[in-house]
Amino acid sequence: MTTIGTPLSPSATKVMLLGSGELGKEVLIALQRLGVETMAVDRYDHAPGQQLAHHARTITMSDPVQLKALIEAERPHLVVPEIEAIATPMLEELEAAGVVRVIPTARAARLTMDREGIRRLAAETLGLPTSPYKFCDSLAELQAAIGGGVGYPCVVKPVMSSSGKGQSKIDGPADVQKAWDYAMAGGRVGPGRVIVEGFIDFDYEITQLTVRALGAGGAVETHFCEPIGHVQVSGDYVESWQPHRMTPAALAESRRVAKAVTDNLGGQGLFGVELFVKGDQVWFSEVSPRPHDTGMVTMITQWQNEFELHARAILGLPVDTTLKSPGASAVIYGGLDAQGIAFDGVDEAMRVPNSDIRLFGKPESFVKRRMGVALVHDADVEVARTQAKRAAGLVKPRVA
Ligand SMILES: Nc1ncnc2c1ncn2[C@@H]1O[C@H](COP(=O)(O)OP(=O)(O)OP(=O)(O)O)[C@@H](O)[C@H]1O
Ligand SMILES: NCC(=O)N[C@@H]1O[C@H](COP(=O)([O-])[O-])[C@@H](O)[C@H]1O
Ligand SMILES: [Mg+2]
Repeated sequence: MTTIGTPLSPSATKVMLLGSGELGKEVLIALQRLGVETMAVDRYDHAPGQQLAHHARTITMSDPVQLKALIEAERPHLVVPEIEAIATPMLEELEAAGVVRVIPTARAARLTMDREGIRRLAAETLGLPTSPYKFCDSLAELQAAIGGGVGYPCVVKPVMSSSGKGQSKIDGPADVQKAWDYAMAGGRVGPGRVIVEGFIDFDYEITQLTVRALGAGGAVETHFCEPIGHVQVSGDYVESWQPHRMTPAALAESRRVAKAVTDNLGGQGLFGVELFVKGDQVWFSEVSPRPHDTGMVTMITQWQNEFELHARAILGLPVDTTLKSPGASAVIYGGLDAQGIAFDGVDEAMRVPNSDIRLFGKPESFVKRRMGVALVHDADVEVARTQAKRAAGLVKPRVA
């Protein structure tokens, strides 16, 4: 049985988000609608989720000492990681000591914190199909890995990074040094380790949102959303749509892979399983044990969007992954480096039929920082894609 208390009272159900960007902001909104007391934690002040949570804290989440001190002082019922770069071994310690429950589990947060834990689990433990790969600690090791079997073309990524930061494709020997230097500059924290992966010449890629939620009998059940297609530029998502048409065999294989990975990670919550597809062949790429950026499209396509599904699943509530309408999302970038920018044309963007606009409220803009998203629903996914890109383009960021 799930019981929810009253926020800001002794009975409160308290949830702490570690990371409070655009994805965490929507999880916080979903939790607040259910009467949960929320705390938003991030590395900088006025992060999107901090602007609306009951409480806001700014710490270095990759520092185990700071993380432990905060969790012990606040004693939330649930800790919900929203980014990778967290001191996850400390979360495992606190979970093992019975101090807190981590979503979906502290082990899942640790395994997905860098590319090595999850890749070795998927490929070596679970035997799932992935690109060929090697982990390297130096330029010499990278050259040896490519020469020793990974081959060209290949992709180099810092083991700890997201949204394509530090990632580049290598087409031949002339690109290797540049890719290594770029990865060293782009990693979020930690040592200079990279993964080099053989390049998969896929037909398309999808995110298979997968929810582990309690059923009526109290056992965890797995629910799948319709597949989300997306386009990435330099490793970062620029548009997504749902549903993405797939052959029955490719869809079945995608869900087999998604279930194998999420069963192993365990716990309750929503996962974004990233898959490459060519014909009926499917490769596992990576998984977020939390809502996924490409899944922002579900804010306009599902009765319960991915953030509501996550909130419900972690609280032990029932979920419904039914599609409401096909639709699409397109990213609104900052386009400039400045603090406190303004967005012109939001009205024009919203005049695009069946559209909606979300501005995340990030205090500082960078040229390639994601500042908002345009959403469009339409019975025809291709129309939705075109219109979402049009709506995103009508929003004009400028210095205020
Ligand atoms: N081995 C590969 N072969 C072909 N394309 C790849 C490969 N690895 C990555 N990509 C492309 O780069 C994109 C980003 O890669 P990946 O998901 O590993 O990076 P990321 O930094 O974790 O991104 P995010 O945090 O947004 O998920 C993929 O969605 C895909 O388009
Ligand atoms: N692919 C991962 C992803 O989309 N994560 C989302 O981006 C935020 C960081 O944005 P920032 O880099 O602009 O601060 C994170 O907090 C999360 O919401
Ligand atoms: Mg990815």
